Amino acid sequence: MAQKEPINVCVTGAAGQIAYSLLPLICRGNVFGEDQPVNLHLLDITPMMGTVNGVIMELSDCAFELVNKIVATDDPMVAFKDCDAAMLVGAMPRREGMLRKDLLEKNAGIFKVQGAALDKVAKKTVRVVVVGNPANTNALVTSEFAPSIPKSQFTALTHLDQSRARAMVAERAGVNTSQVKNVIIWGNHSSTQYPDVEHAVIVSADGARTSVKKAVGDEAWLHGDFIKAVQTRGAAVIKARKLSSAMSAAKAVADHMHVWWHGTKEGEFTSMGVMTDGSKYGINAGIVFSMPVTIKDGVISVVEGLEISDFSRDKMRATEHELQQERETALKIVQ
Ligand SMILES: NC(=O)c1ccc[n+]([C@@H]2O[C@H](COP(=O)([O-])OP(=O)(O)OC[C@H]3O[C@@H](n4cnc5c(N)ncnc54)[C@H](O)[C@@H]3O)[C@@H](O)[C@H]2O)c1
Repeated sequence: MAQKEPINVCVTGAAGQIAYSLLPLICRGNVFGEDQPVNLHLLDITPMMGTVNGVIMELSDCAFELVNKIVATDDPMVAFKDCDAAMLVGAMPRREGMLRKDLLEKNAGIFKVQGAALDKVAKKTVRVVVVGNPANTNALVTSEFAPSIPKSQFTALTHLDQSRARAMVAERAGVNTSQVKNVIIWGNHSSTQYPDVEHAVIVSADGARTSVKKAVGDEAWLHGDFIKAVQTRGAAVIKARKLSSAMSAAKAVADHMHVWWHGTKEGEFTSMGVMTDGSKYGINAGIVFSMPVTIKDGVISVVEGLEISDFSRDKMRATEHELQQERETALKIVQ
């Protein structure tokens, strides 16, 4: 029997498809550790509570050892009560013909309410990852309405983009995905994101490191089709599956929170959307921009001093520009 005190973990959008793949990872110990019991707080909207109850029936039937208690609710004030970790997956989905601006409009209101609830009832140390799209700007709105919680506690998911980029590089170089390290996702979780392999390496079994540039040996591909393929991978999955990425998104959320909980390995970094302060890589303050980070004892630090080529600089500017526009639109909506 596990010995540690349970932690409170909130998953929003609990009736949705990402949550369906994410909850077993949490309950098996793949996120917070195999000796860490959890109290699950499951939030969804009122019409979905029947489905949430079905999910709870299945969780119960899984007989997970680490699950101490499950709370199902449609009230963010209940869901975020004393939370140690919050995975904000639930959002209004993008429907056909909907512009990104319309999506922003629908979701800014949701994340305003959730930010205010986190502010009132969550632990001040709560670690928040926003998954629901547009994830970066939703994270910004959430933190704006939770002023008593440090900005460093709010992140946006770009780990899925990072995993996609690593997998594509691995396939091209003929190695296992796990050997590809230090791929960076800069900027927005959108088609302007910049997957950057200029600092990425392939690590062989004996620890030798080869730059991805050298291992792949095709700069035209790395600067062209590769970037495009990562940027549009979500759409490609929808086309093939007739549903958006869920298993891979859930795995990425789990990995994002796992690395936040347990730290990055020596010599490695990971990417996540973090609040900018204007002092890193010339990116303006006040947006949630994906950056390379290291993590120790739960503290996220942006990797500093990486050389940025002119090619990279241009790509970073484009995604920064989009995030600044999203910020303006979202903050106007919620004022
Ligand atoms: N950042 C990323 O890498 C990434 C990757 C994949 C998907 N996503 C996004 O994640 C989100 C969830 O995807 P999904 O496939 O699970 O969608 P889904 O439609 O299957 O589930 C979403 C759930 O959220 C719920 N919801 C809506 N409004 C809510 C609110 N105010 N509070 C609580 N719950 C609410 C819905 O009722 C639904 O059960 C979408 O916005 C999707 O675009 C992000």
